[in-house]
Amino acid sequence: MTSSPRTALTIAGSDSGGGAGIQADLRTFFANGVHGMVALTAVTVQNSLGVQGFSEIPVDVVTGQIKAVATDMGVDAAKTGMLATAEIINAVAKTLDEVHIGRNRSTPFVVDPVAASMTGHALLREEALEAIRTELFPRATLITPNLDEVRLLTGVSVTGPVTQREAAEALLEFGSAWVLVKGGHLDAAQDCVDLLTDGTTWVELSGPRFDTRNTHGGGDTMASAITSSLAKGADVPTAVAEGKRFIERCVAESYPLGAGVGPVSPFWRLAEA
Ligand SMILES: Nc1ncnc2c1ncn2[C@@H]1O[C@H](COP(=O)(O)OP(=O)(O)OP(=O)(O)O)[C@@H](O)[C@H]1O
Ligand SMILES: Cc1ncc(CO)c(N)n1
Repeated sequence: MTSSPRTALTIAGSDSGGGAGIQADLRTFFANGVHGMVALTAVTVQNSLGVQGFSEIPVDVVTGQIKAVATDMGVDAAKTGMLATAEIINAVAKTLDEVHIGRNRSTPFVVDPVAASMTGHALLREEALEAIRTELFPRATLITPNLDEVRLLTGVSVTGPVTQREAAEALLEFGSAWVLVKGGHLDAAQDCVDLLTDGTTWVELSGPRFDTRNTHGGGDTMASAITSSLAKGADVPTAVAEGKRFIERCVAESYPLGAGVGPVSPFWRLAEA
């Protein structure tokens, strides 16, 4: 009999194009040797050109999925992606407490505060932003906003290292243990620098910027790679460093698909296995 792998749960939406959302999360968990589980929150109608619409899953079905896997199979780490509405966010927060997932609980919890697709289409109803701040961030081990989400959440426009630090400090006020301010959307001429902090430790994760437009699913892939490492027992700085190395390679090997933005790719992991 073989031993069971560690487990990770994604609470997120489906991308019909397969590049982002739960599809990106599950293949990232797989590529990192972790058994992936899902609480589906919404179904998007989406391709490389953008999101044409979405429909959310009934709240009791979302929370039912979380309880079903947590009480039977066990969750070593969890993450959120698209949550769609304040109603879903509030119910998810309450359910996570019940199954002991979150920063003051036994299970690490990563919040990727997905607000819009990279093509600018809303994936979160407007009133839900406040629920992310007040219900999810205080429960999070780590939050991973991109620069657009940072602006929506804090009002800070990040243009370089000074404002990136300012934004991280503002985000910590919402109560997560750690904050990762991703720099993927910074000046195209510069390296990709992400900033990680818990208010005491400050880590700059710097890497080359690859010249590609095919970065669909990059944020989801990075957050699930971090969640995979946390599920395997890594501490937050180690998990984020591993996530950064993983996403870098996935961006380097991304491919065109459709007439718009193609997906980042974890296929290289298969070749290495
Ligand atoms: N062109 C690139 N080359 C190398 N690394 C990149 C590139 N673009 C983004 N990254 C890295 O990918 C990770 C995700 O960052 P980004 O800020 O793009 O997230 P995001 O906007 O949430 O992603 P998404 O495109 O899924 O919305 C970060 O570590 C960032 O530094
Ligand atoms: C379902 C879904 N989740 C997240 C994102 C953000 O990448 C997306 N485009 N679609």
